[in-house]
Amino acid sequence: MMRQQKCSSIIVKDEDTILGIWTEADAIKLNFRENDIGQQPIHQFMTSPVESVPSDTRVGKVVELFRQRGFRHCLVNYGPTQAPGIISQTDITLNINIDHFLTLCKVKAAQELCLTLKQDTSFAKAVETMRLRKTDAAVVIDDDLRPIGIITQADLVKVLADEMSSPSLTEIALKELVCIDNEDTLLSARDALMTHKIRHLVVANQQGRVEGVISMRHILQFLQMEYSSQLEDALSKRDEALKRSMQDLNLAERVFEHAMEGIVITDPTGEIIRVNPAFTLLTGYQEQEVVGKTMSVLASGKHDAVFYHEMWRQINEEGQWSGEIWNKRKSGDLFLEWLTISAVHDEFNNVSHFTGLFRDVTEIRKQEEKIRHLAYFDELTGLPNRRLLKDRVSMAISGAHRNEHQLAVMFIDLDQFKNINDNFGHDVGDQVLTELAQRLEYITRDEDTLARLGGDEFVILMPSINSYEDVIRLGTRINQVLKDPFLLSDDHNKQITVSIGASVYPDDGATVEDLLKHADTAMYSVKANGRNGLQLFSQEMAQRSMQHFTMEANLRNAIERNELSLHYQPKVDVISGSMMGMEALLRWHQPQLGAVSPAKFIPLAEETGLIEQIDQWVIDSACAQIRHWLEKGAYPVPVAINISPISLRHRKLTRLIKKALERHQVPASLLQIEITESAFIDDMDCVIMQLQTLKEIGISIALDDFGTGYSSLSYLAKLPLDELKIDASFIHNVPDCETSDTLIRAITGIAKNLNLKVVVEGVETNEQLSYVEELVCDQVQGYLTGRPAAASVIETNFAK
Ligand SMILES: Nc1nc2c(ncn2[C@@H]2O[C@H](COP(=O)(O)O[C@H]3[C@@H](O)[C@H](n4cnc5c(=O)[nH]c(N)nc54)O[C@@H]3COP(=O)(O)O)[C@@H](O)[C@H]2O)c(=O)[nH]1
Repeated sequence: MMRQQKCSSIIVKDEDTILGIWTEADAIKLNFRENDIGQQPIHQFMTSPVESVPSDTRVGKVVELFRQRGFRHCLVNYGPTQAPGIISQTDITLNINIDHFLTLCKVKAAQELCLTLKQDTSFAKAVETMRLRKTDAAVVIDDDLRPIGIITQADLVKVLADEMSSPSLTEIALKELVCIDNEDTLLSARDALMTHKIRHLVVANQQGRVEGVISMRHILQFLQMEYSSQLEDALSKRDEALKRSMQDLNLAERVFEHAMEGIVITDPTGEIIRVNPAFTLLTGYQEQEVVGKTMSVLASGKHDAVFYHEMWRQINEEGQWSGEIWNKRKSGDLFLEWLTISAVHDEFNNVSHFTGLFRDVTEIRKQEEKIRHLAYFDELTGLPNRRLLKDRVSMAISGAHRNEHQLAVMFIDLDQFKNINDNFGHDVGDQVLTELAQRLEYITRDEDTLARLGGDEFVILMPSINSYEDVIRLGTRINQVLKDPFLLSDDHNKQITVSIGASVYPDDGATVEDLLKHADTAMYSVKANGRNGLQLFSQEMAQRSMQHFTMEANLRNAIERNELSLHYQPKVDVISGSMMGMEALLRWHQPQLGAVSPAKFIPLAEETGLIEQIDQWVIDSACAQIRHWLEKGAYPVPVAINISPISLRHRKLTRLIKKALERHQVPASLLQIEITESAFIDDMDCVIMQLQTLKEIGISIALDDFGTGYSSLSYLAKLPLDELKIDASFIHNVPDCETSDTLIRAITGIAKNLNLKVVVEGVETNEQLSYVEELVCDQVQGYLTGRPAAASVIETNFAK
C-alpha cells in the first residue's frame, strides 16, 4: 500500500479512532526470518499512540519534537471536523526556506557514518544488523570494499510487499547509488536527493572511499542542531538581557530609595507621580501630600515668571535644565537647591516623564559666602582685612590721582597689648580688640575704611582729605574715644592708648605698599618716643627706619657672631673711695656699624623680642666672669646686671638666674639685679613675686634710674629692694638747680627711711662728688670714679 501510494507512513485507525502509525522505520522491527511475516497484524509493529501537534504549532517546535523522540513523522490535528495530516522530516527539509543556510554548510558537517554490508550477507542478518545499529540505511559493498548498492527501510517494505523470501542483498539494492563528495554543500546534497527521488546519498571522500551516508533526516537533524544552538544562544542572550534589566531596575529602585538627593518624577503634564524619601526629608512633604500636584507646591515666590519661562524653554528645547532655585519647605522655610530637570522620552520620542533631582545647597552657599567673607574680612572684628584694605587703598589712589586730591593712611597700634594678652588671657585680648574696633568705627566716616591687619594693628584709610589737619583731627577723635577705660576683668579697668602713624598721598608715597610702610614707620617712631601719640611720616623717618631694619637684622646674629661683650663700671663708696660693686654694661661691636650704643639696640631688642635672649646671655656671661675673678683670687664685689622689664615678666627668669649661678658656682650674694620703674607698670604682682624669689636666694636688688619714671612712691615699700640708684640727670644739674637738689634730698630721705642703700649715678666732676659727699649717700657711679671698661681693665681696680 505504501509503495502504491508512494508514501512513507500509514495511519492505523479503528473507525474514526487513530490507533497508531506504521512507517518505513517500523519495517525494521519485523522478523524477516519468519515465513508468514506479511500476514502479521500491523498493530503489533505500529507506533502507538501517535504523536500529534495542533496545526498552528511552529515548525521549530515540530523539529524539536522529532529530535527528542527520534520520530520522522508526526500527526497534524486540524480539529474534530477535519481529517488529520502527517508532517515528515522530508516535508520540513523541503519546505522551509533555508537554501542560503544550506549553501554555507558542507556535507561532512551533517553526514553519518554508515553501516556497510558485504554483498553476500543474508537479508535477515542485514535487517537484524540495521535494527541493532538503529540505522535506516546500509551500503552494500563488493569484495574490494567498493559500494555497489544501498539498502534502505523503503527496500524492506518492498521485500514485504513483493513477499520475497530471503532475497540476496544485490537483489534488493537496486536503487540508483548516488555518491556525493563530503566537501559539497548541503544544498547540493538536498537537491541530489530530490532530483534522484532517493532517500540516501553515499558520501565518498576525494579518493572515492565510502565515508558515510546522508539523508533528509541527517540534513534536518543538522539544521535542528544549528537551530537549537542558535535558539539557545538567542534565549540565553534574552535571559541575560532580562536579568540585566531586572538588576538595573532593582538598582534604579534602590538608588531612588536611598539617594541623598531629592528625586521627583512627574507625568508629561508636570503632575507628580512619585517622590523619594530624600524629597520628604528635604521638603517636609510626604509622598501622598504631593502626588497629583505640580512642583509649584514648592514655589518660594522668589523667582518671577520670566525665570520659569526660560527654565521650561530650555527643558523643551534641550531636554534638560540645571540651576539654583529657591524653594519652600512645608514648614515655610526657604531653601536654595541645585535642581536638574530632565525630560524622559518614550520609544516614539514623546515626553513620557520629567524627572527632577535636587539637593539643598543653602548651607554650602552660606559656607562659600563665609569663605569669601573670610578672604576679605577679619574674623574677630568683622572689619576689612589687609587684602581688602589694599584693594581700597589702590582704588583710593586712582581716585585721588584722577581728582587731584590727597588721601591719608593711618596706622594704629595698641600700646602694650602684649601685656593685656599675657596677664589677662587671649579672650580678654580679643575683647579689647573687638571693642577698640567698635570705638574706631564709631568715629570714622562712611567713606573711610577701618581695617584690621592682624594682632593689634588697625589702619584707617581716608580716601579724600583736604589737608594734614584732617589727619590730626581724626587722631584727636581717636584719643577721645579711648578716654574711657576698657573693662579687662570684673575688678580691672584699664585705659588703653594707641600709637598712630600717618602717611599722605602723594607726598609720602604713590603706591599702596609705600603708603602703608611709611604710616607704619611713623607709628614706630611714636612707639620709640614713648608711645601714645600721632606722628606724620617724614623722609628722615624713612632713613631711620632703614637703619632700624639693618640693625635688627644684624642684632639677630650678634650672639652667634660673638659681637657682644660686657664692660664693667665701678660703684665706689662715697667715704672710703673703695670699689663696692660693679655694673655690667652691655657692648655691641658690629663690624660694619662699629660700636652700637645699648641705648639704641636695647629698645630695638625689646621691640623685636630679642631681649630675652640677650638678657640670658648677659646673665650667663656675668656669672662666668665672676667665677673667673673668683678663681684668680680677686677681691669679690657684687656685679649688677640690668634686666629688661620684658624678661622680668616671665617666670622663667628666676630659674635661668639660679641655673647660671649653679653652672658657674657663683654665690648669689655676688650678683645684683638692676631693674627700672617701668617693670612695674603692667604686672606689678608678678614682678614682686619674681624679685622675692631672687631675694630669697640671696641676690640683691637695685632700682635703677629712680626719679625718671612714674615715681609712684607707694610701690617702693612693697618691693624687696636693697638699693636705690638716683638717675644721672639729677646730679648733672646740681648744685645750681634747686629742683634737682630738692629732689635728690627727698629721694635720699625716702631711701634712708626705707633702709635702702643710695647710689648716685653719673658723677662726672669733683664738684658733683663733693655735693654727694654732703648728702647721706652710700655710693657713687660715674665717669669720675671709673668709666665702664673691659673686664681685663677693671681688674686693676680690685687692688685699690
Ligand atoms: N637690659 C639691659 N640694659 C642695658 C645693659 N647694658 C646697658 N644697658 C642699658 O643701656 C642704656 C645705656 O647704657 P650705656 O650706654 O652702657 O650707658 C651706661 C653708662 O655708660 C652711662 N654712664 C655711667 N656713668 C656716666 C657718667 O658719668 N656720665 C654719663 N654721661 N654717662 C654715664 O650710664 C649708663 C648706665 O645707666 P644705668 O643702667 O641706668 O645705670 C642704659 O639704660 C643701660 O641700663 C644690659 O646688659 N641689659
